[in-house]
Amino acid sequence: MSKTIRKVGIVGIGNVGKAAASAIVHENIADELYLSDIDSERALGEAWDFADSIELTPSRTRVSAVPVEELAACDVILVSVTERKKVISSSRLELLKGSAAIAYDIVPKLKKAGFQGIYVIATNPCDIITYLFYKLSGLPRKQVIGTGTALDSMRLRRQISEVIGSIDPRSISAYMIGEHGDSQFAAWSHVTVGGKPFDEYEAENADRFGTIDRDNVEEAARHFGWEIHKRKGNTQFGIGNQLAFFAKSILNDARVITAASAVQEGEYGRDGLSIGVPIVLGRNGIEEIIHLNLNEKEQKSFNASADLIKKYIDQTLAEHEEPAGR
Ligand SMILES: NC(=O)C1=CN([C@@H]2O[C@H](COP(=O)(O)OP(=O)(O)OC[C@H]3O[C@@H](n4cnc5c(N)ncnc54)[C@H](O)[C@@H]3O)[C@@H](O)[C@H]2O)C=CC1
Ligand SMILES: CC(=O)C(=O)O
Repeated sequence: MSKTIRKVGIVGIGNVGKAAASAIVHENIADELYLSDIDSERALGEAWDFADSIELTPSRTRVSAVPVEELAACDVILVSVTERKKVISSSRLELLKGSAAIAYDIVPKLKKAGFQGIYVIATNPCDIITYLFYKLSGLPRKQVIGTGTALDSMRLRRQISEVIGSIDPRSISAYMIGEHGDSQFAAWSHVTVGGKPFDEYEAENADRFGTIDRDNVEEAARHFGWEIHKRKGNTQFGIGNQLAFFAKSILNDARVITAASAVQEGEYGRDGLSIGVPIVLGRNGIEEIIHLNLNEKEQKSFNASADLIKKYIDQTLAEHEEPAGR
């Protein structure tokens, strides 16, 4: 009986890469898991440490450490690289120069090695780096996906769940849209609880929780990463599990709807950038971009967020252009 071997690679085996690897092994998402890091000894140590744990997991995942070019045989590559020892103080954009330099290093190597699978990118600033991977890889846009506002949307659903009380976040549909950064915003016009529009749900339950301070809820979701960061110096388990979820959804052709950073070709009136919007995620990567009919205020926020991402993309592409005459 022949069986398709599910191959997942992770490049960047730091806090996030390790959390993603752990989720993949414990959820039996891949048959073969390849770890790659510029610190190859560290990647090998991590692979051996995972090998020690396999007997106690529900999987028989073979974990090995490889040079980045060898990830080309994978179905999915999860990207969690970042400039070594870089500490950020107030914005993910502080990582742009270092992350862009890494993209310009590893993507051409993987292209040359023939990678034809799907990239899922967590590296910050996520939307800009996702677009660079798209440009440098030459892959169709559906095969280059940023985690974008997926984690922020989970944070938003949890915040809503906490203020309305007693409803599981999984029964709430709500998205953070735009940049995985300070300009993201909640698409309140499309929040539903058990299928009921949020305005209606709130009005019917006013005796229980009054009127919700939406700005407060939204800001708490937008800022939650920093609250973790200032206490432990990084965030890893939310995004590590998110990366594993993306890999699982692709390999299982789940066609699940999630927020993600997707390259736009006219959707939401934009192109030449990647930005957080709801997508259908399946075997081919981005199967569909869901177009939310945003209200006027939300569309304004979307445009501002898109303008900011585009400014940094154009700046980064210009900086890496070959000087004229060479
Ligand atoms: N999108 C999201 O929601 C989130 C994104 N992140 C981002 O994920 C990235 C990783 O974060 P951490 O794991 O905490 O960082 P880390 O510093 O712990 O790990 C980064 C790893 O990348 C490796 N690396 C550096 N250059 C490389 C290269 N050229 N080739 C291969 N490996 C290379 C380093 O050796 C290191 O092991 C950061 O950009 C971070 O901001 C983190 C949390 C949430
Ligand atoms: C670090 C980061 O991007 C986050 O936790 O949202």
